[in-house]
Amino acid sequence: MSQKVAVLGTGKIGEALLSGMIRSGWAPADLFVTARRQERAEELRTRYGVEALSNADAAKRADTLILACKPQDMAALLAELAPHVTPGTLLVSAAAGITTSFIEERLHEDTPVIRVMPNTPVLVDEGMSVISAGSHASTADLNHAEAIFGAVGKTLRVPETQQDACTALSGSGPAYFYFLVEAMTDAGILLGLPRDKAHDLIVQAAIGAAVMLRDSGEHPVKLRENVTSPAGTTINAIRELENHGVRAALIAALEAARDRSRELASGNNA
Ligand SMILES: NC(=O)C1=CN([C@@H]2O[C@H](COP(=O)(O)OP(=O)(O)OC[C@H]3O[C@@H](n4cnc5c(N)ncnc54)[C@H](O)[C@@H]3O)[C@@H](O)[C@H]2O)C=CC1
Ligand SMILES: O=C(O)[C@@H]1CCC=N1
Repeated sequence: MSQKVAVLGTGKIGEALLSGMIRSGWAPADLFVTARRQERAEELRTRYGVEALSNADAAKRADTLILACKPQDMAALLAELAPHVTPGTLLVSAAAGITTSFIEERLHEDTPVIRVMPNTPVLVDEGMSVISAGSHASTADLNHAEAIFGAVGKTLRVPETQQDACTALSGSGPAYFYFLVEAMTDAGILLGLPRDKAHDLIVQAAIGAAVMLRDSGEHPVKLRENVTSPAGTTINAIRELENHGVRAALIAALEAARDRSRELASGNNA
């Protein structure tokens, strides 16, 4: 019998995962979704040919439940699921900050739980999903979670103690690059370029740099040195970045994201 997987809370991440699983060969007949709004359930059913269920029915019928609601909605979702989750059902949470013990405590003993931190490039199959096992999850459960998230990018297993740091680096990571592109596009405009040209130039610089970082085998310092000619243009820019404390700002920013991830499981919704 095939494994049934239900995505509970099919927003940006849930839908990206669902579409990636189907693109990589999962049968829509083996996939379920749940959504709070009826129109959303209908939309997903039409778009992907999957069955839309209530959370309770998904808990009864699926072998794996992927929890893709916001961290702030997790306690309510678990309360709804708890009476219906059958023993042996695997729960996989994609919620930032929510620990496996937060989930385990709200379900009956021995429920296998896995925590995953994906990022939005799962939408284009270039995601990174960081995976950790809870107290009762087996290697087979980890392999299963890896197969699901591997459909939409790379995966990395880490001890759960590293998940908050990975959330700061990888889960939130794409946002920092978008922020830099936005800021550098503004710089292009200041220097007299039209917005669309400035945008295209910076995006292509980012793609080129990313591919070199991934494929050249060189350290980023070496790659930067290769761009930085003696008495050239780049060193003037680097001096300004250092003068403005951009390196320290990035370190502080990621530390703040890590701290917020730690806070989320405590139910701090502010
Ligand atoms: N957006 C991102 O870059 C990333 C998000 N995440 C995590 O993924 C989770 C989802 O994030 P997004 O997709 O961005 O949020 P989203 O707001 O787009 O999707 C969440 C969905 O859950 C639904 N939902 C909430 N409670 C529900 C319930 N009881 N039953 C059924 N559906 C319910 C909401 O209606 C919504 O459609 C969050 O926990 C977030 O921390 C993880 C990595 C990256
Ligand atoms: O900002 C957030 O809370 C989510 C988790 C990681 C990326 N986005």
